[in-house]
Formats: sequence, structure tokens, C-alpha cells
Amino acid sequence: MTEPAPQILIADDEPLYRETTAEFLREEGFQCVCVEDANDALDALHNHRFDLILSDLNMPGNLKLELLNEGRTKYSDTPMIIVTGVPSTSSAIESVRLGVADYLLKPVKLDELLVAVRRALAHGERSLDASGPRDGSAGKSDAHVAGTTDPNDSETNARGESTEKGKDSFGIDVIGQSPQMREVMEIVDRVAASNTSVLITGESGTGKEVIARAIHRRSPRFGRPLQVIDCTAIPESLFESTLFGHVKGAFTGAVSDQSGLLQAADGGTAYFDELGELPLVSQAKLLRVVQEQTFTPVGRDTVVRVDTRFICATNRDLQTEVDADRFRRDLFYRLAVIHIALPPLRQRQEDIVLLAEYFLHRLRAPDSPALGFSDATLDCFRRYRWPGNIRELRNVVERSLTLANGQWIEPTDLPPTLTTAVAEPESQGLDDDLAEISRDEALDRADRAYLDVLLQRHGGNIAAAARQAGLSRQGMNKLLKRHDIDVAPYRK
Ligand SMILES: Nc1ncnc2c1ncn2[C@@H]1O[C@H](COP(=O)(O)OP(=O)(O)OP(=O)(O)O)[C@@H](O)[C@H]1O
Repeated sequence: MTEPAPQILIADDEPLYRETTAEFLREEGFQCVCVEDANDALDALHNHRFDLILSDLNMPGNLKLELLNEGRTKYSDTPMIIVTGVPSTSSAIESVRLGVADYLLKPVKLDELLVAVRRALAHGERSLDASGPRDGSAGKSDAHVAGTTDPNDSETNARGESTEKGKDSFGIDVIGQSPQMREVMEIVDRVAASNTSVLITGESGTGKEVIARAIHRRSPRFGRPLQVIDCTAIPESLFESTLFGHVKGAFTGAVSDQSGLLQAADGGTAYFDELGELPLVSQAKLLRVVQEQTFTPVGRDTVVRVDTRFICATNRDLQTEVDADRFRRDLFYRLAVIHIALPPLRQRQEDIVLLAEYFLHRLRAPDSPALGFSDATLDCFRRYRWPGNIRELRNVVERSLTLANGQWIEPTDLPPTLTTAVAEPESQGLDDDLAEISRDEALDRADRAYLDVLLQRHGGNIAAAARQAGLSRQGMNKLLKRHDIDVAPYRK
């Protein structure tokens, strides 16, 4: 017997969009019902069970996002995809808070829409079939949604996912159309369901955490926490108590029993950020957990068993670290079963403008005069080297939105360091003898020259330089260390 075609409710006040979407989805084997405003949509939902709601935001009867609110509360089993031509940060956040399956921007490419529809439907089925996520958020869909309740929430969200302060929490997970990113996403889709350890490498700001979250969201572990563990933030002496927990009195200052971060990741995913910075002593302790999925809290003599998937990230070349005996070979092989190498943004030309537009739509205040980027600005974006990668691009867009007072964001609205670097390629430290050196060396020189200009501009102020470069302070410190740059002379 053939399965009945999934039924989709399309709510949109643009007749052309509504009808072409319905026609396309019907050709793909779905049944569609079209309505032109939120009231009709709510009536339809009241009278009929749909498998998916595809809804515009700006349409009659939806001024206060009534359809979104009621759709997600009364009909929470029915996944919902928002397709909007007028995105706003608040509506995106509200959509994410309410657990929409996807938040797409018009014009939507039909193949993208199809992927989103299939994914939402698949998840909707899973939510109904399964007993539901262990945290009780049954019925909510995942797909492209980060599931963050508050963009500034630095603790854990409703599903127990740790979220990092200041991270992109709009809800869309991975933006990218370049062949490299398509390949990455294919791996993500293939590995998500398994328990295999994944190592993600790439320069700072290339989206390693975004990819880790994408894997977690597509895995059966979704609904359980994704616990972010920043290896640089744990002092060697506190590694065991932080990760494994301790009992009261185990050491001076242990005033009560405390469970560790790995306990919090039980059933879910542990994301070890900056793995390459982990001291050898701590590496040995981590190896045991990865191998045996057990650990002993400090001061206890019984072991605790956990069921955790390990995803690790680093911007170091771990193989080189292994060869130099700075990283344990056995741990490396355990953790790098699957290796995802994220290319720097400058090597994903197709994604630069896409991401810039994405951030513009996401960050733009409703009353901002800026509608888009001028051609000259897009040209700068394409030619710039983006040492801080996607994080830097996001910061540049955010800054330019604050400065822009016309319809188009112009190069004058961009940070001067960016326009200068684009205008004077020689200031990037590239010599005539380029052909004589390796590409890595050329990129290294450019990076050093960039840091030199940056530190001069900011008088050696690391925090300000990091902000400008779109790096975290820690990331900047690491970069300076890698290039052996002393900031003291810049401060004079
Ligand atoms: N493909 C993407 N689509 C949309 N946003 C992205 C993408 N990749 C990265 N970002 C955004 O760029 C910023 C940096 O991403 P992320 O923190 O994942 O990078 P990272 O490689 O883990 O950085 P670090 O090495 O410094 O920890 C975040 O705001 C993130 O949301």
C-alpha cells in the first residue's frame, strides 16, 4: 500500500508565491492547501490535520505573529516552516523560541525549500513516532533551528543545549553553497546518526561549533544536551573535577558534591573546543573516558558510566602536534575517526556574499535605512582575506549597519582596515618572490602583516584588536602566540 501524500498548509498573502509554491510541491508529490491570511490558516488547522505548515509572517491577521504563536502551541505536533520576505531579528528569535523547523528568506530556491520541507516532515514523523526527547520537548522540530530560547543565554536552553554567549542564535544552522560546504554538509548528514567521534578543524571563526551543533541536531541525541567544553578554560589542575565532578571534601574548597561537565553530556554530545590546547596530562585522562565511557569523580571510588558522543575542534594541525609528541597519538586516532576540515572563508568565494546577505537580513533593525550592499562593497568583501573568517564577516556587517545612513552599505561604512587591506594588497606583506614560497608561507606572511597593522591601529590593545578582527580575545592571543608576536612594542 502506498503512503498517503503528506498534506501541507501554505499560508501566504502573495498569490503568485502561494500558487507557484503549491504547484511545485504538488509536482513533488505533496498535497497542498493554500490560504491567504492567518485567520484562514487557523481555521484550516482547526478543521483538518496537516503534516506541515509553510507560513509567511507578514500577512493579514498575523501582525502579532498569531499564526506562529497559536500554530506552535495548539498544533505543536505539526512542524512549521517560516518563509518571509521581511525578516527581522525579533521574528527570527520568536520563531526559534517557539521551535519552528526552519526560517527561510524569500526568494527561496525551490530545491532549498524541498530540502527544508522533507527534513521538517521527517522530523515531524520522528517526534510523533518516538517516545519523544527525554527532556519532554516532544513535538518540537529541529532541522535548521538552534533551539535557543534567548540569543544571549550563556547557560543552557530549553533542550539543555549549552549555548555560548554572543554566538549566532538566530536559528538557521549552516549557511553555505560552495562546493566545499556542500561536501561538509554531506559528511554531516552521513555521520549524524552514528556515535562516531568527529574532529573538526579549521581557522578561528570558520564555523566549527556551528558544524558540531548541526551534527548534534541531526543525531538521535538531539533533545539531550550538547555540552560545550572549552579546553583552554580548564586549568590542568582542575581538569578532573571540572569534567568528572567531585564529592564534598575531596579537596580544599570542595564544599559540596558537584557533578562534572561529562555527566551533563550523558545521552548527548560533548563538544571539546580547542582540543589542541589540552595539556598531555589531561589528554591521558580524556583518553580513558573516550575509550571506556566511564570516569571516576574526584574523591569517589566507584566509576560513573556515561553515553556520550565526542565532537572535538581545533585550529591546530593535530597531526603535526602528534608528530611533535605534543598530542597523544592514541587519543588523536580515537577522536579523529571522521575528520571534517573547514576551509577558511577566503576559499569559499561563493559563500562570502551569501553570508553577508544573511547577516544583513538577520541583524538589520526594522527601521534601518540600509537595504543591501553596494556593488563596490560586495567587491571589497570578495577581495578581502577575512582572517577572522565568518565571525569577522558578521562583525563587519553588524558594524556597517550601525554606520550606514543610505539605502546601500558603501565601502565607507566598512572598517578602514578592511578597505585599506583590499586597496593595498602589498600591505598584506606579499613580496615579488611569491612564486618562490609555499602558499602556506604566503598566507602566513599576510596574516602577520594584517596583525601588524591591526596592533598598530589599536596601540597593542588586544581586546580592541580582537574585536576588530572578529576574533575572541583568546583566539587573538593564540594567533599572536602562533606568529610569535609580542604586543609590548605596540603599546609604546
Ligand atoms: N555556515 C555558517 N552559517 C551561518 N553562520 C555561521 C556559519 N559558520 C559560522 N557562522 C557564525 O560565525 C561565527 C563563528 O562561528 P563558530 O563559533 O562556529 O566558529 P569556530 O570555528 O568554532 O570559532 P573558534 O575557533 O574561534 O571557536 C558564529 O557567529 C557563527 O554563528
